[in-house]
Amino acid sequence: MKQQQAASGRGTVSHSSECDMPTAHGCFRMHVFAEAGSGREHVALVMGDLGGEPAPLCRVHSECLTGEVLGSLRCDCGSQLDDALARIAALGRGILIYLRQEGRGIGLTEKIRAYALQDQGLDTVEANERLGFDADLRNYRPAVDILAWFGLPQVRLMTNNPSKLSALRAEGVEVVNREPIIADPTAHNEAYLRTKRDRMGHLFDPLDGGED
Ligand SMILES: Nc1nc2c(ncn2[C@@H]2O[C@H](COP(=O)(O)OP(=O)(O)OP(=O)(O)O)[C@@H](O)[C@H]2O)c(=O)[nH]1
Ligand SMILES: [Zn+2]
Repeated sequence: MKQQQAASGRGTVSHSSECDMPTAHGCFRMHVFAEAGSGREHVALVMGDLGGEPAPLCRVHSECLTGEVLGSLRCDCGSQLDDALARIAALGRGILIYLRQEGRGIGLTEKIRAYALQDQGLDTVEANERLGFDADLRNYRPAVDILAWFGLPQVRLMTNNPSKLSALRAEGVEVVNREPIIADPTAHNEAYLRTKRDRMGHLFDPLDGGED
Protein backbone atom coordinates (compact mmCIF):
# COMPACT_ATOMS: atom_id res chain seq x y z
CA MET A 1 0.00 0.00 0.00
CA LYS A 2 2.82 2.31 0.94
CA GLN A 3 4.36 1.89 -2.47
CA GLN A 4 1.26 2.72 -4.45
CA GLN A 5 1.44 6.05 -6.16
CA ALA A 6 -0.42 8.89 -4.54
CA ALA A 7 -2.78 11.07 -6.57
CA SER A 8 0.13 13.41 -7.24
CA GLY A 9 2.40 10.57 -8.40
CA ARG A 10 4.24 10.56 -11.67
CA GLY A 11 5.83 7.40 -13.07
CA THR A 12 8.19 5.91 -10.50
CA VAL A 13 7.75 8.63 -7.87
CA SER A 14 5.01 10.08 -5.73
CA HIS A 15 5.14 13.50 -4.14
CA SER A 16 5.01 13.03 -0.39
CA SER A 17 5.68 16.37 1.34
CA GLU A 18 6.98 19.91 0.92
CA CYS A 19 8.00 22.96 2.93
CA ASP A 20 10.00 26.18 2.73
CA MET A 21 13.71 25.52 3.27
CA PRO A 22 15.92 28.46 4.16
CA THR A 23 19.56 27.71 3.32
CA ALA A 24 22.88 29.54 3.22
CA HIS A 25 22.03 30.27 -0.42
CA GLY A 26 18.53 31.60 0.21
CA CYS A 27 15.08 30.14 0.61
CA PHE A 28 14.10 27.14 -1.51
CA ARG A 29 10.90 25.13 -1.61
CA MET A 30 11.80 21.57 -0.63
CA HIS A 31 9.78 18.67 -2.06
CA VAL A 32 10.17 15.01 -1.09
CA PHE A 33 9.32 12.23 -3.55
CA ALA A 34 9.08 8.55 -2.63
CA GLU A 35 10.30 6.10 -5.24
CA ALA A 36 8.06 3.10 -5.78
CA GLY A 37 9.73 -0.21 -5.06
CA SER A 38 12.92 1.02 -3.41
CA GLY A 39 11.18 3.44 -1.01
CA ARG A 40 14.08 5.85 -1.54
CA GLU A 41 13.19 9.43 -0.64
CA HIS A 42 14.47 11.81 -3.31
CA VAL A 43 14.47 15.58 -2.96
CA ALA A 44 13.82 18.58 -5.18
CA LEU A 45 14.89 22.05 -4.07
CA VAL A 46 13.15 24.70 -6.14
CA MET A 47 13.64 28.44 -6.33
CA GLY A 48 11.49 30.87 -8.27
CA ASP A 49 8.94 30.26 -11.02
CA LEU A 50 10.15 27.41 -13.21
CA GLY A 51 7.68 27.99 -16.04
CA GLY A 52 8.28 29.99 -19.20
CA GLU A 53 11.49 30.97 -20.96
CA PRO A 54 14.36 30.34 -20.71
CA ALA A 55 14.39 26.73 -19.55
CA PRO A 56 15.36 26.64 -15.85
CA LEU A 57 18.83 25.85 -14.56
CA CYS A 58 18.86 22.30 -13.22
CA ARG A 59 21.24 20.08 -11.27
CA VAL A 60 20.63 16.33 -10.96
CA HIS A 61 22.90 15.44 -8.04
CA SER A 62 23.65 11.99 -6.61
CA GLU A 63 24.02 11.45 -2.88
CA CYS A 64 27.54 11.44 -1.42
CA LEU A 65 27.43 11.34 2.36
CA THR A 66 31.21 11.49 2.69
CA GLY A 67 31.69 14.51 0.46
CA GLU A 68 28.57 16.47 1.38
CA VAL A 69 28.07 15.79 5.09
CA LEU A 70 31.52 14.82 6.33
CA GLY A 71 33.55 17.19 4.17
CA SER A 72 35.60 14.43 2.54
CA LEU A 73 38.14 15.73 0.06
CA ARG A 74 38.28 12.45 -1.88
CA CYS A 75 35.71 13.74 -4.36
CA ASP A 76 34.16 16.96 -5.65
CA CYS A 77 30.53 16.31 -4.62
CA GLY A 78 30.34 18.77 -1.72
CA SER A 79 31.65 21.70 -3.70
CA GLN A 80 29.51 20.81 -6.73
CA LEU A 81 26.39 20.75 -4.56
CA ASP A 82 27.28 24.09 -3.06
CA ASP A 83 28.10 25.58 -6.45
CA ALA A 84 24.84 24.35 -7.98
CA LEU A 85 22.73 25.88 -5.22
CA ALA A 86 24.70 29.13 -5.41
CA ARG A 87 24.18 29.38 -9.18
CA ILE A 88 20.45 28.72 -8.89
CA ALA A 89 20.22 31.29 -6.10
CA ALA A 90 22.17 33.87 -8.14
CA LEU A 91 19.52 33.59 -10.86
CA GLY A 92 16.70 33.34 -8.34
CA ARG A 93 15.32 30.43 -10.37
CA GLY A 94 16.07 26.76 -10.84
CA ILE A 95 15.79 23.24 -9.50
CA LEU A 96 18.18 20.84 -7.81
CA ILE A 97 17.14 17.20 -7.74
CA TYR A 98 18.97 15.18 -5.08
CA LEU A 99 18.87 11.47 -5.84
CA ARG A 100 19.50 9.01 -3.02
CA GLN A 101 21.83 6.78 -4.95
CA GLU A 102 24.97 6.83 -2.82
CA GLY A 103 28.21 5.63 -4.35
CA ARG A 104 26.96 5.75 -7.95
CA GLY A 105 24.23 3.35 -6.87
CA ILE A 106 26.26 0.76 -4.91
CA GLY A 107 25.45 2.19 -1.46
CA LEU A 108 27.64 3.46 1.35
CA THR A 109 29.08 0.16 2.55
CA GLU A 110 30.32 -0.80 -0.90
CA LYS A 111 31.56 2.72 -1.65
CA ILE A 112 33.74 2.62 1.45
CA ARG A 113 35.01 -0.82 0.38
CA ALA A 114 35.81 0.77 -2.98
CA TYR A 115 37.69 3.58 -1.24
CA ALA A 116 39.72 1.01 0.69
CA LEU A 117 40.66 -0.62 -2.61
CA GLN A 118 41.57 2.81 -4.01
CA ASP A 119 43.89 3.22 -1.01
CA GLN A 120 45.66 0.12 -2.34
CA GLY A 121 46.14 1.71 -5.76
CA LEU A 122 43.02 0.90 -7.77
CA ASP A 123 41.17 3.73 -9.46
CA THR A 124 37.45 4.39 -8.94
CA VAL A 125 36.39 2.26 -11.93
CA GLU A 126 38.72 -0.66 -11.11
CA ALA A 127 37.58 -0.66 -7.49
CA ASN A 128 33.91 -0.98 -8.47
CA GLU A 129 34.78 -3.77 -10.89
CA ARG A 130 36.86 -5.63 -8.27
CA LEU A 131 33.77 -5.58 -6.04
CA GLY A 132 31.66 -7.06 -8.84
CA PHE A 133 29.84 -3.89 -9.93
CA ASP A 134 29.75 -1.91 -13.12
CA ALA A 135 31.49 1.46 -12.89
CA ASP A 136 28.17 3.29 -12.59
CA LEU A 137 24.84 1.75 -11.53
CA ARG A 138 22.79 4.90 -11.32
CA ASN A 139 19.22 5.22 -12.50
CA TYR A 140 17.99 8.65 -13.55
CA ARG A 141 14.34 7.65 -14.05
CA PRO A 142 13.24 9.20 -10.74
CA ALA A 143 14.77 12.53 -11.83
CA VAL A 144 12.91 12.33 -15.13
CA ASP A 145 9.65 11.68 -13.31
CA ILE A 146 10.30 14.50 -10.84
CA LEU A 147 10.86 16.92 -13.74
CA ALA A 148 7.62 15.66 -15.29
CA TRP A 149 5.79 16.20 -11.99
CA PHE A 150 6.85 19.86 -12.16
CA GLY A 151 5.77 19.99 -15.82
CA LEU A 152 9.31 20.72 -17.02
CA PRO A 153 10.08 19.31 -20.46
CA GLN A 154 13.23 21.43 -20.90
CA VAL A 155 16.17 22.23 -18.63
CA ARG A 156 19.65 23.71 -18.71
CA LEU A 157 21.67 21.01 -16.99
CA MET A 158 24.73 21.57 -14.82
CA THR A 159 26.96 18.53 -15.35
CA ASN A 160 30.25 17.30 -16.79
CA ASN A 161 28.98 13.73 -17.13
CA PRO A 162 28.05 12.67 -20.68
CA SER A 163 26.34 9.49 -19.44
CA LYS A 164 24.00 11.50 -17.24
CA LEU A 165 23.27 13.79 -20.16
CA SER A 166 22.48 10.95 -22.53
CA ALA A 167 20.47 9.01 -19.93
CA LEU A 168 18.23 12.01 -19.29
CA ARG A 169 17.86 12.73 -22.99
CA ALA A 170 17.06 9.08 -23.73
CA GLU A 171 14.26 9.25 -21.15
CA GLY A 172 12.74 12.28 -22.88
CA VAL A 173 14.19 15.28 -21.03
CA GLU A 174 15.12 18.03 -23.43
CA VAL A 175 18.47 19.36 -22.23
CA VAL A 176 18.68 22.62 -24.15
CA ASN A 177 22.11 23.43 -22.77
CA ARG A 178 24.85 21.70 -20.75
CA GLU A 179 26.56 23.94 -18.24
CA PRO A 180 29.89 22.74 -16.76
CA ILE A 181 30.14 22.39 -12.99
CA ILE A 182 33.79 22.37 -12.07
CA ALA A 183 35.33 22.03 -8.62
CA ASP A 184 38.89 23.13 -8.04
CA PRO A 185 41.20 20.10 -8.01
CA THR A 186 42.93 19.37 -4.70
CA ALA A 187 45.80 17.06 -3.79
CA HIS A 188 43.21 14.56 -2.54
CA ASN A 189 40.81 14.49 -5.49
CA GLU A 190 43.02 15.14 -8.49
CA ALA A 191 43.53 11.46 -9.38
CA TYR A 192 39.80 10.86 -8.92
CA LEU A 193 38.92 13.74 -11.25
CA ARG A 194 41.47 12.55 -13.77
CA THR A 195 39.93 9.06 -13.76
CA LYS A 196 36.47 10.53 -14.30
CA ARG A 197 37.79 12.42 -17.29
CA ASP A 198 39.97 9.69 -18.77
CA ARG A 199 37.93 6.55 -18.01
CA MET A 200 34.36 7.85 -17.69
CA GLY A 201 34.49 10.57 -20.35
CA HIS A 202 33.68 13.49 -18.06
CA LEU A 203 33.93 16.81 -19.83
CA PHE A 204 36.45 18.63 -17.68
CA ASP A 205 38.41 21.62 -18.77
CA PRO A 206 40.60 22.66 -15.89
CA LEU A 207 42.63 19.59 -14.92
CA ASP A 208 45.44 20.42 -17.31
CA GLY A 209 44.91 24.11 -17.39
CA GLY A 210 41.86 24.19 -19.63
CA GLU A 211 43.27 23.11 -22.95
CA ASP A 212 41.07 20.04 -23.60
N1 LIG B 1 31.38 3.74 -6.31
C1 LIG B 1 31.95 4.92 -6.09
N2 LIG B 1 31.16 6.00 -6.02
C2 LIG B 1 31.74 7.18 -5.83
C3 LIG B 1 33.13 7.34 -5.70
N3 LIG B 1 33.40 8.63 -5.51
C4 LIG B 1 32.21 9.28 -5.54
N4 LIG B 1 31.20 8.41 -5.73
C5 LIG B 1 29.78 8.68 -5.89
O1 LIG B 1 29.63 9.27 -7.15
C6 LIG B 1 28.44 10.03 -7.19
C7 LIG B 1 28.73 11.36 -7.88
O2 LIG B 1 29.07 11.05 -9.18
P1 LIG B 1 30.29 11.66 -9.96
O3 LIG B 1 30.73 10.63 -10.94
O4 LIG B 1 31.30 12.22 -8.99
O5 LIG B 1 29.72 12.90 -10.71
P2 LIG B 1 28.40 12.99 -11.59
O6 LIG B 1 27.29 13.46 -10.71
O7 LIG B 1 28.16 11.73 -12.34
O8 LIG B 1 28.81 14.04 -12.67
P3 LIG B 1 28.62 15.60 -12.63
O9 LIG B 1 27.19 15.87 -12.97
O10 LIG B 1 29.54 16.13 -13.65
O11 LIG B 1 28.99 16.02 -11.24
C8 LIG B 1 27.94 10.14 -5.77
O12 LIG B 1 26.85 9.22 -5.61
C9 LIG B 1 29.15 9.65 -4.95
O13 LIG B 1 28.76 9.01 -3.74
C10 LIG B 1 33.95 6.17 -5.77
O14 LIG B 1 35.16 6.21 -5.71
N5 LIG B 1 33.30 4.99 -5.97
ZN1 LIG C 1 31.49 12.45 -3.49
